Amino acid sequence: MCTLDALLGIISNSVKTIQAKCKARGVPFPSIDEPFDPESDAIRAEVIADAAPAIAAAQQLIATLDNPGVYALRQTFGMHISSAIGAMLAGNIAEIMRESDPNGQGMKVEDIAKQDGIDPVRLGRLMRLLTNYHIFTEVNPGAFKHNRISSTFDTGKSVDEIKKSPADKYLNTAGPAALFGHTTDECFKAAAYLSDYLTDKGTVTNQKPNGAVLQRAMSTHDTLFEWYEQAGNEARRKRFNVAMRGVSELAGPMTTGFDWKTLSKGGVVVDVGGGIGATTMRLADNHPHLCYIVQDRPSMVDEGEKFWKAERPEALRSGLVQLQAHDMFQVNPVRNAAVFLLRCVIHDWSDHYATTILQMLRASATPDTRLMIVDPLIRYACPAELQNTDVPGVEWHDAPAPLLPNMGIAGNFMPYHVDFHMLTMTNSQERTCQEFKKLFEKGGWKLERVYVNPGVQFPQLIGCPAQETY
Ligand SMILES: C[S@@+](CC[C@H](N)C(=O)[O-])C[C@H]1O[C@@H](n2cnc3c(N)ncnc32)[C@H](O)[C@@H]1O
Repeated sequence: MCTLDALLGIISNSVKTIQAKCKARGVPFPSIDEPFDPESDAIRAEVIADAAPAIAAAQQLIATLDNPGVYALRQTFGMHISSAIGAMLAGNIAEIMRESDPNGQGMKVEDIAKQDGIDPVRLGRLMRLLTNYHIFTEVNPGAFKHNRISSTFDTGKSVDEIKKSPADKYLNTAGPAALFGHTTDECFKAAAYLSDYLTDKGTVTNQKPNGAVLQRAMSTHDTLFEWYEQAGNEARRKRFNVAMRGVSELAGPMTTGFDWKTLSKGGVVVDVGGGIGATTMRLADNHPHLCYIVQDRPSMVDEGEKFWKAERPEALRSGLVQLQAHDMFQVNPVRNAAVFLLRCVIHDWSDHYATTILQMLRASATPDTRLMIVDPLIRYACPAELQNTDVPGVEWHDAPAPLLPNMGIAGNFMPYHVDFHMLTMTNSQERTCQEFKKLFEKGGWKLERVYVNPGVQFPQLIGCPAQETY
């Protein structure tokens, strides 16, 4: 069968399956023309696996049908999308439109501009670019309305509240908008220097956390986390903390995989580099039989206290959750941990530093302590049979031909992008299963198994203390 027919067949089968499931549930598939709301979007989670082949095939169809040079140019123009989104977030456009155009009639750029301070002609150009990528709809010349995708940039806060305290714009919000802000601001600015960095003899083999692309872009010698604490970066630091919550929203929560119920009552879960404790909050809500300690840098503990006092004051008062300042490059003070959890932490550090972190935890582990690393896992883009390992839980499968074996952008796509985030911001990386196995060993742990959970971008890698060190 010719490639075009095969791709068309995959799309057609996927769409038919999705429509049949919607019909059986008596709900329509969510329209892109309406703003996002969790209720109408609920069906998407049920058909996510059916949608993936269609998304992969549609992308491949575009790449196949498009003039190769035009396709390549479209990719290189991607920075204009990022910068337009960054400006749109800085101007609070999503919130202004939700408040001032509640019925989705369309709002003139002049009226939006009165509230956001961006020149209306430039604003119109910015929004028109985005409409071509299905973000906003232009209903009349120069008048725009929200659609499902544009509304995900909305924090849900009032424009007045944001203007009163711009540095707090993202505080106590669900997180995706903060993640988009973080990505299109400091990450985007740093990424512009990647090619200089990779080809500069001075940095070509640099592995230091304060020697990443970010430092070149921002003219600093501080690591990312030190840089966030610099005067003038308060809003970015606060946004980053909420962005990490947004990662959970978009990457999928930790509700499947490792069975937390198997841990004894009162078992201590130490969330190492836990940020404000967004991951712990979900765990504590679902597994109140455990105790939780969220460890991070001292400044983060202060932020965490505000977060918990606003959202779960009782958890702090009752001692269900403690916040603790601790440097993860020192031996961990908790000697009875049931689990040392590191979510999106090890990927912040190149191998030398990541090994030290694991060794410091190993020094405090009991024989029963488990290490849980929750990080993206890189699958090679080649066929599964060339990369499967003996680690239980890691068994890759290939998408049907002619799709890319890993389904490309429709599969577990986040790891490949987050890998570049890490390279740019912290001089580190995402890892393959083989790379993790070696890292566990160097840190004094044995990689026991991996939970790759459907619909969740970041698997859980479980380790036990390596026997020989007792
Ligand atoms: C990418 S964030 C992940 C936060 C959290 N685990 C989550 O998934 O939401 C990495 C965290 O590591 C913390 N961190 C960086 N250096 C640290 C250190 N030396 N000791 C303890 N925490 C550190 C940062 O402050 C930040 O909160």
